[in-house]
Amino acid sequence: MLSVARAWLRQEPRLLAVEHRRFYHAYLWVYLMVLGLYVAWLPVFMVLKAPRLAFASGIMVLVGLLGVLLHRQHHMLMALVLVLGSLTLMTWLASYCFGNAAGYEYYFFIVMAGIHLAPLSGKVRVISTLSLFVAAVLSLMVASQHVSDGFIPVWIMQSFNLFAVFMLMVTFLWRMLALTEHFERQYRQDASRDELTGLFNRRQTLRQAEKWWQDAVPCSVLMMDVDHFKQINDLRGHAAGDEALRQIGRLLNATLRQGDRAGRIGGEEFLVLLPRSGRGEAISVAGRIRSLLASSPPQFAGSTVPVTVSIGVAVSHECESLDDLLQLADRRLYHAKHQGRDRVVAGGERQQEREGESCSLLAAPETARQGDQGEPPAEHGHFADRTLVG
Ligand SMILES: Nc1nc2c(ncn2[C@@H]2O[C@H](COP(=O)(O)OP(=O)(O)OP(=O)(O)O)[C@@H](O)[C@H]2O)c(=O)[nH]1
Repeated sequence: MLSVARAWLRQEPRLLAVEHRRFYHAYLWVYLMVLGLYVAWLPVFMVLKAPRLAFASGIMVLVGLLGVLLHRQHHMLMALVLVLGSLTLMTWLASYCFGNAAGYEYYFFIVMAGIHLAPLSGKVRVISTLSLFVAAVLSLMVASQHVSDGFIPVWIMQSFNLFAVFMLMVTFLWRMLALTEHFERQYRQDASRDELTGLFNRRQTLRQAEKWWQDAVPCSVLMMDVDHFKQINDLRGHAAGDEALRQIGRLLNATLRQGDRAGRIGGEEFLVLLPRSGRGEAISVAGRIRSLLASSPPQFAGSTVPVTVSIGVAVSHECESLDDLLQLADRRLYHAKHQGRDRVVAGGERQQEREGESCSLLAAPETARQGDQGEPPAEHGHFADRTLVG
């Protein structure tokens, strides 16, 4: 029962705008605390022989409940007016009945915080603050100087109210701060991640490459593109294509070392950054990715989706700038595609350029055999070493 209520409260209303999420979660807590306060006040006012205030508390419990319901149903402004209005009224009545030394006037600060932490316009804030100030001054004017209830000394009442106000204020500020941090972290993560694969997105991957380049960290890059991906989409559906990309992302994460970075920089294009790795290491990582894809191809709806990739490898010491490095890896990827796909190219393009498009001298024997760029890869599941190094 309790867990159902908790789940119901925690679940955000649908279509809640991003900027209102913090408001929703923080105020829900505060409304629940105010509701708890009304419930606690009910017997206290009975003991203090203030049946009218106890009755008012009973009404406020219902008003508080309505406020929580409205807030949960996305009528957050209405809930705000209702809860803060009811708290102002109760504060006013209690101050009037028990005098201005019993500590009820402190609750005006909670209302003030409630007004100023809510996403209200400047005009509304100013008007609400002035109205609240007038209400507070009036309550002090009409309240008696000192009222003793006969049962509880005034200082105890004051201490209780001070404690309640402290708790409300601390909860309010703590929740606001915790939620702000939580959402900021989430937004930062959303902004740096690719939603489909969970890998870094293009911007974050390039930013990392830029950082390593500026710090003069020697680095190898793998520019990787899925072969004939359009055919996967066309033959098996977009969902199968998405799932294949997701599983490639998982495979990359599982293959790479702790400090390496893998990002999805285009539809079916990935960039892998290998800091402090030379060409040999980069080629072996690329080979590992190919062999893993061959031995454990993506699965979708109970069937295998055979996938191969072409990879261009470049090493930082080959280039003068990061742009050059990425372009070199891209050119090598292009050559890998051109030579029949499903292979790694880590050099040789200059010689190839000199020799025009005939690259038979540089290509591995399988390359020369396959040669046909338009055909989908024929030997899924069989990993052949197709690495071209200049
Ligand atoms: N399912 C899915 N498809 C995507 C996504 N992003 C891009 N694509 C598709 O990927 C396909 C890429 O096609 P092409 O650029 O022709 O490349 P290809 O078919 O892989 O051929 P080659 O790269 O030459 O081997 C297009 O059909 C895009 O619609 C995505 O996030 N999900």
